Amino acid sequence: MPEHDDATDVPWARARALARDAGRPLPRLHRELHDALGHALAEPLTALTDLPPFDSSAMDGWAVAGPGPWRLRAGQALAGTEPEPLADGVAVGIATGAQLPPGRAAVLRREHGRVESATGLLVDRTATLPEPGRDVRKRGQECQVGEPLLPAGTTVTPAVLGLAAAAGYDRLVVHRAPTVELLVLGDELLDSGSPRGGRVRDALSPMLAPWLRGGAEVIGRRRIPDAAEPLHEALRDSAADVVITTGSTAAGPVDFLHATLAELGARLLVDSVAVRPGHPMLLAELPRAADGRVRHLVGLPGNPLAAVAGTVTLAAPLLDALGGRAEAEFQQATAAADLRGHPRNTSLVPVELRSGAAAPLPFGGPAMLRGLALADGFAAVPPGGLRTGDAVRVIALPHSRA
Ligand SMILES: Nc1nc2c(c(=O)[nH]1)N[C@H]1C(S)=C(S)[C@@H](COP(=O)(O)OP(=O)(O)OC[C@H]3O[C@@H](n4cnc5c(N)ncnc54)[C@H](O)[C@@H]3O)O[C@H]1N2
Ligand code: MOO
Repeated sequence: MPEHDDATDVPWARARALARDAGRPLPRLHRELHDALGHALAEPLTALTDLPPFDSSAMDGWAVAGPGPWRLRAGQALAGTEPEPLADGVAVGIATGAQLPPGRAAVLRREHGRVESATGLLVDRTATLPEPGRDVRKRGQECQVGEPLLPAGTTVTPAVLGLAAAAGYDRLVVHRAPTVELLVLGDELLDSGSPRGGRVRDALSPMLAPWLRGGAEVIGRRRIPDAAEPLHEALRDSAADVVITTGSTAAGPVDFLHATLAELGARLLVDSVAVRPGHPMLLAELPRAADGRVRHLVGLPGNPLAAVAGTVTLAAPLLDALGGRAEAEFQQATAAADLRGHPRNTSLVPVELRSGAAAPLPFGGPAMLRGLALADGFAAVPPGGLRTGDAVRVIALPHSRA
């Protein structure tokens, strides 16, 4: 079957592109700000107001008009009020953020002014005339109404929520986040305590679940026994847009994934990638959900670092595409040391980034997480490797949400 051959040992960049192309952005929806976190904007965020919306004081002090000394007007210009115009030679106390009186008012900081006890007049202790504009936040200096602030595809972070609120939004138009079910395979896995009796701790559930929550809605997470029937039922019945399995991708005696996908009539889009670690990772289109929705499966290898390689190679690009999220960009760096490569495959090496230099971390073997735990990302090392000082692309680890 030519389709199968094309899907085997896929070059790393092509595997990422295939995963991205497999997903079409999910429908758009209106979300209250507090429910929009983590979603991607479905349309650009444009300013609904000038920012700042009015000229305001950047400092506590006095608003002054014309040259001093100034007669003090009764009362204060406080934040949240609209002051009257000031006549020349008059000043009024003003708070940071308060709207300036209309006209050519300037601001004199509290520490630059003194009220003379004899005359009651305000004088400038620095003897420099406060120019109009100094210590003033001018209306529209950050943005003007209608100005584009962020492009569609931007992930709604806490900072984006703050900007959207400042710019006048109550609701945002975002894409629906893909739903994900995480199925962890392996009868040797323990959920608590120290490894014992030939068994090891499940290291993938605690790591993958928060990463997936960064770009998806995790609707289920469970362990599946190493047997064909439970895996078959779980894949057949899952309501998730994307089912993510861990383990069972290779050719071991209890590796049921390929056979189960074949039984279900799933279409393999990627069936191993020319990358180390993570070689046996796979991507398949599952039979549609009962309501007609397209469903995908990402099969991550069981070796923990290989599973993370599969997450950045296949799961993240697919989830980003479904969620309408802009493509993640590589960071450009230089190799801080020689980065050993595989003869034919891309190598993903956990690295630490310091001032633009990518230093490989020890303990980056396929079954290890010690290097990854200190890493800023994976260096994508082309076949043959790189020498110290060579340019290298670094792919960030997924965003996480607790
Ligand atoms: N004959 C071959 N054997 C293997 C090949 C191959 O091409 N031919 N590929 C190797 C590569 S590369 C990888 S990666 C692994 C992939 O294995 P599976 O995806 O089938 O995973 P398992 O066999 O279930 O487990 C492998 C390894 O990972 C541990 N594991 C599994 N799940 C977890 C978890 N949730 N937390 C921690 N550790 C986990 C498991 O105990 C095994 O040690 O296959 C190679 N073999
Ligand atoms: O390539 Mo496997 O993925 O050795 O770890």
